[in-house]
Amino acid sequence: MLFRIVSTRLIQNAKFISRSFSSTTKLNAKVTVCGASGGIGQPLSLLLKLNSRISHLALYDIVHSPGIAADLSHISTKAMVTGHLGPDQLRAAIEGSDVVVIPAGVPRKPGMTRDDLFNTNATIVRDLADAVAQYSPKAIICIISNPVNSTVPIASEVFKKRGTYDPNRIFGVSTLDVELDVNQVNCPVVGGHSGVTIVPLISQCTPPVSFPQEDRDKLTKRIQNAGTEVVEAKAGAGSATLSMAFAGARFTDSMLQALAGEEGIVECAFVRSDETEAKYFSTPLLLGKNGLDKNLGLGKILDYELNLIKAAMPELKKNIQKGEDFILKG
Ligand SMILES: NC(=O)c1ccc[n+]([C@@H]2O[C@H](COP(=O)([O-])OP(=O)(O)OC[C@H]3O[C@@H](n4cnc5c(N)ncnc54)[C@H](O)[C@@H]3O)[C@@H](O)[C@H]2O)c1
Ligand SMILES: O=C(O)C[C@H](O)C(=O)O
Repeated sequence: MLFRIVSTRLIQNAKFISRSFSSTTKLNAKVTVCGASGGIGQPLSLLLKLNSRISHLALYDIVHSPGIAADLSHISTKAMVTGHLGPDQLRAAIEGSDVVVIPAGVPRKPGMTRDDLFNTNATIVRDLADAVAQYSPKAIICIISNPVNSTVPIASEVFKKRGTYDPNRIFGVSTLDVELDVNQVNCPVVGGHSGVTIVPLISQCTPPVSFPQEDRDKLTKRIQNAGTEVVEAKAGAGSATLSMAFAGARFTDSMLQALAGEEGIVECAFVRSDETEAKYFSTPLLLGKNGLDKNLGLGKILDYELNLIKAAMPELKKNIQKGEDFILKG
């Protein structure tokens, strides 16, 4: 059990690394990282600088971004790196972007829920999403900033206000919950991205695994608590950064592959959804040239997993409503 949790937070996927170093599908994408100077932003930007599908990497933050950009530009890979500091330079960072990744905002300290970050991060994500909606409305947005259950609805409402909303282009990155192991073990994790709203579908693991019910229950709770374990271990110094950077780089690479026309690219992410009674929900998604191509839905699940989804609904719906209200009534 420990193996699964440990490897969940340390995503190591040799296939991802090799495919992003030397892609066969050509794409000269501009990717913008908003929050590029942070604990996630810096290693994420480093990994993206190594991605041969990217020709322009734009780094935006309210601190230090020119320095981070100068540093990364000394790595001899294809992508040109530009640094953009503060709101006056946000437009230049975003204009012409194919993919905008957002890890901007504060992380948790021990004892906090992701929802406790709402007051600070809602405004940050609102303003960044508004810039994307104006200056690069066709870009794919990958939102890492918590609480993801609310920041994705916030971005969606901002785009609606600007008249540029396309639900197939706004993703909450829940990749960190999903990937399990170096040896290609994969388990879809559906629902949202906090506590009980994180629902691992252990019955759909590949290769298949089988557990007594008691162990299945323990493992499920441990996966739901995996982010909190890191927050506690970091003891006030933040939440997962390096594993999230890898997860974010992997999700971005999958998106770039799909945009370049590769077929069969599937990732779980938190998106506008009709799969359950929650308006936004994470499930396996087939990605395509325009972002979300087809929602692959929940598939066949156990009654135990169905009950987890039912238990997630009140909190998930509350988080979503809170995000929508922030824009609609704010
Ligand atoms: N989705 C996930 O699975 C997942 C995993 C880990 C962390 N997170 C979340 O990611 C976020 C970032 O975490 P971190 O550890 O990198 O935090 P951090 O504090 O190390 O970095 C955040 C960065 O955002 C920047 N920033 C703040 N306001 C900004 C603005 N208006 N515009 C642009 N940049 C701005 C800061 O200057 C800083 O560089 C947090 O909200 C955290 O909860 C999500
Ligand atoms: O736990 C956190 O606050 C950060 C992130 O959501 C995670 O799952 O690691």
